[in-house]
Amino acid sequence: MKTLVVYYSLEGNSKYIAENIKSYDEENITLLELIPVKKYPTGAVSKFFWGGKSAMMGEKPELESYSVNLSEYDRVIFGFPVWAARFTPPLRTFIDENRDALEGKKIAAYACMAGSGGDKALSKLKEELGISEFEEQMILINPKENDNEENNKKIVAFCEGLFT
Ligand SMILES: Cc1cc2nc3c(=O)[nH]c(=O)nc-3n(C[C@H](O)[C@H](O)[C@H](O)COP(=O)(O)O)c2cc1C
Repeated sequence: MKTLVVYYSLEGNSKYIAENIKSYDEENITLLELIPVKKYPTGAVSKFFWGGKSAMMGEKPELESYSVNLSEYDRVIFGFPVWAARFTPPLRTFIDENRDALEGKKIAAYACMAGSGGDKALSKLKEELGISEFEEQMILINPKENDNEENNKKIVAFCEGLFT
């Protein structure tokens, strides 16, 4: 079964998890990083203002061109940082651009966050995709800097649920 991990990451956590997932089955898992043409700022205050506003307004930022043939994949895993208790806008653009091709795929998702809002963000992503459940889902607290047992257990359970 071929899996595509589609993710956006501003500060590396969601990317770190995408790479971790890929290490479970290098041959059958492909990563696609979404990169907005207009970058979100990373400044301590400006990132919350611009990113939060974009997420709350449900924006669909233009993405740098990407090449993917979704028909090659049975499963898509979406990964993202939680912004204002929502999934991040680049995913909205991707879903909008690939809605028909996503139809009928197995869909899983993970959210990285600092404290709260992950459940709501995952629910909103389900709504956007028009599905009632994810095949697997997980919420991780800043996993790049928290290489702890709690996060590691969640990653193992998520990957074993999907890949074994
Ligand atoms: C604009 C913005 C809004 C955020 N909103 C939330 C939030 O609602 N809840 C939360 O727990 N963390 C929030 N965070 C923190 C990130 O979700 C968290 O640090 C995540 O691990 C970052 O993932 P990344 O490194 O892949 O970008 C926010 C961060 C930014 C930049």
